[in-house]
Amino acid sequence: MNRIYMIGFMGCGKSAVGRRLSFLLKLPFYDMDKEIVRQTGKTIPEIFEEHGEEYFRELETQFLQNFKNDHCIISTGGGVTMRKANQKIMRNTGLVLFLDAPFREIWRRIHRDPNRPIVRQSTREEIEELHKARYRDYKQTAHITIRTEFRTLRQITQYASFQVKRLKGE
Ligand SMILES: Nc1ncnc2c1ncn2[C@@H]1O[C@H](COP(=O)(O)OP(=O)(O)OP(=O)(O)O)[C@@H](O)[C@H]1O
Ligand SMILES: O=C(O)C1=C[C@@H](O)[C@@H](O)[C@H](O)C1
Ligand SMILES: [Mg+2]
Repeated sequence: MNRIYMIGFMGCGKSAVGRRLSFLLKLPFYDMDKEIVRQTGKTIPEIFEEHGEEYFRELETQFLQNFKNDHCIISTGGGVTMRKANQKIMRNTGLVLFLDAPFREIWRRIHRDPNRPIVRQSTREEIEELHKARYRDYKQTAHITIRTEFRTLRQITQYASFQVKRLKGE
């Protein structure tokens, strides 16, 4: 399959860049978190509170296994690479693009957001540890890594488009 997956930590720019890339490449855009909210009829904090994180992780895997659309851009949840099975599905069904943003910038963007159960329950130090712990999985899963520091959304999108076309041999 021919998808483009945007991966990376919360707030790294997956949705913002994914949306712009979808205009540029004329591909439909999907947000995994939003699809899960739509399918379950519950918000992400509700899913975490009522069923726990492991259940949410299972929903993510099910989404990746069952989603039928090809030729599209999918912005994933920040924890999607925690499962090896998810890493494998993404690499086997498309190009994986990691947006590597510095932690202080990520923290600035996410720390006040009430819709992020993991952030709500943790200190800055704990979230920084989580960012560190996940970093290797993002890098290993990605076909393309883009460092976002000092780059505008427009520059990141242009660079992403260039790399996608190069890897597809276009
Ligand atoms: N390179 C950038 N320059 C300036 N603003 C940016 C950049 N990347 C992202 N942003 C802004 O940071 C915020 C978070 O970005 P976005 O929502 O795209 O992240 P995300 O990875 O989709 O996060 P999540 O899915 O965890 O909510 C948005 O307001 C976005 O416009
Ligand atoms: O980083 C994470 O573990 C998460 C990121 C969000 O996109 C959501 O998928 C959820 O809040 C969990
Ligand atoms: Mg997003």
